[in-house]
Formats: sequence, structure tokens, C-alpha cells
Amino acid sequence: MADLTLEVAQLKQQGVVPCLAVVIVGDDPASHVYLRSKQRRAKKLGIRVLVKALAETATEAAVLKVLAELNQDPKINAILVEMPLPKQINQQHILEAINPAKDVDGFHPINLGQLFAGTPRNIPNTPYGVMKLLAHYQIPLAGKNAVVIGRSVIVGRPMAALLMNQNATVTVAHSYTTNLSALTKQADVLVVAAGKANFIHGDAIKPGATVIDVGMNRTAAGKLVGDVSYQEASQVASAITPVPGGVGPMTITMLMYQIVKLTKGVA
Ligand SMILES: Nc1nc(=O)c2c([nH]1)NC[C@@H]1CN(c3ccc(C(=O)N[C@@H](CCC(=O)O)C(=O)O)cc3)C=[N+]21
Repeated sequence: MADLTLEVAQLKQQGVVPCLAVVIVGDDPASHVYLRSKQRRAKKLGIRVLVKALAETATEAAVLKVLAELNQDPKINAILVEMPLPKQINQQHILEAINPAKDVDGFHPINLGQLFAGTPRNIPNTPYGVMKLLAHYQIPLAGKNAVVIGRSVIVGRPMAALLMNQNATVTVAHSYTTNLSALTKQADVLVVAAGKANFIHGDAIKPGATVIDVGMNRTAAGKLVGDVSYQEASQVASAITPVPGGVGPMTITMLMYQIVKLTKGVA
């Protein structure tokens, strides 16, 4: 990947400072933690971050109004709305209101549609980061069995599309899936985005598989753990991502990369 620090410096010489707008609604503590880590990384690179913080009680109309302003503002190159949103706000209405050309999360239906058509533009950062990790470690995908656990718009669905675009045979498992371990034991690449600590144990993993843990769970003791029992799984798998220090930091890297890409106007 290109050196982002250098690219930001080059843009600045042309009088352009990449600017990300983050809309955050309410006080979800995890969202505020993520926001701070995004701000830290952006600051290091010289990317500006404009935070629009709304109260937990904000209406959907209030969020839509903020988005309309950001969509129009030529100084704003990229827009991100922190998830999850409070219950009174319909997530889909918000995602559809972001200008697709500034949608750095790639959650707008146009960007998701492009991804599913095999002609990706903006790509959701978490699954994009997973693809970068797989490419970096030269994990073969063509003709391989990939199993994705989870079907969210943020991870599971775009993850399946990206793996399909690399010619993997993809199975998407979810809460209604029966006999999950029979599927996971066939997986050459297993991506786990279930949102449950210790959801996958060593006995559900094919020997030699690549295991990607997208989970972010806080234990009662406040420790951050993934969805995979790392100790057991690492005995069986040939490669595995840790939590913390795996998919999370890659998500932020891909966010920074896509902010610069949108600033340059190359989709
Ligand atoms: N519109 C939107 N886009 C997102 O991309 C988005 C979001 N909403 N809402 C929340 C989730 C979560 N997320 C993380 C990113 C990085 C880490 C990360 O870097 N984690 C560190 C640990 C951080 C810690 O210790 O708490 C790690 O895994 O090593 C975690 C979580 C992005 N999200």
C-alpha cells in the first residue's frame, strides 16, 4: 500500500487537507473509544477530523440535517456515522442519506451494490482490512472454501462479496444455521463475526485453516477478547488473527487509506 503520510503531505502541498467528518449520536462508550483511536491515527497522518456529536435523544431528522450539510460542504472529503445508533433512529435511512461519493464506510446501497456486482468502489473497512491481511500473508482464496459467520451489513455481507470476488467458494452462516461446526470444519478460511466471546473452539476448525477473528467483546474483567478461543484455535490453525492487535487496527488503516482515496477523487 502507498505511504499515506507521503500522500497526505503531497495533497497538502496542493493546498488540500483530507478531512473526515464523524457523526456520533449518543454516549455508547465503545463508539467513543473507537472514535478516539480513529482521531489518534488521523492526527499522526495529518488528516483532519471534524466531529459532529449529537445527544442520545437526537431525532432522525436532526441527524439527516447534519448529513445534508456535510454532503454539500466541499471541505469534507469523507463522512462516517458511528454505529450503533440509538433506537429512535432508523439505521438504513441514515446510511442512504450519505453522499455515496463521501461514504467512506461503503455502507450506502450504491457502494454495497457495486461491491456485490464485482465492481467495488468504497468498501466497508473491516472486511477490506481482512482482505489486505489475507493478501499480505499470501493466503490462497481461489477455489478454497471460505466460511463467514455473521451476515451484518458492516462485516458479514461485504466480507462474503469480497471473498467471492477472489474466487473463493463462500458459505455465510448466521444465527439460524444448523450444525455450524460441520460447516466450519470444511473451511480453509474461517471469518468469525458472531459478536460472542469464545463462540468458536479448536474442535470446530479444520487443521491448517486460516482463522480471522472479527469479534470485539469485553469480559467482565474489562479484557478485550474476540469470538474465537485463541489458545485452542492457534493449536489447530496455520494462521490466526489476535484480538486486540488484529482486525481492529487494520480497520482503522483501511479507513485512513479510503479517506485519502476519496480526497484524491479516485474511487
Ligand atoms: N460507521 C462505523 N464504522 C466503523 O468502522 C465502526 C463503527 N461504525 N462502529 C464501531 C465499529 C468498531 N470499530 C473498531 C475499529 C477499530 C478497533 C480497534 O482498533 N481495536 C483495537 C483495540 C482497541 C481497544 O483496546 O479498545 C484492537 O483490536 O487491537 C476496534 C473497533 C469500527 N467500527
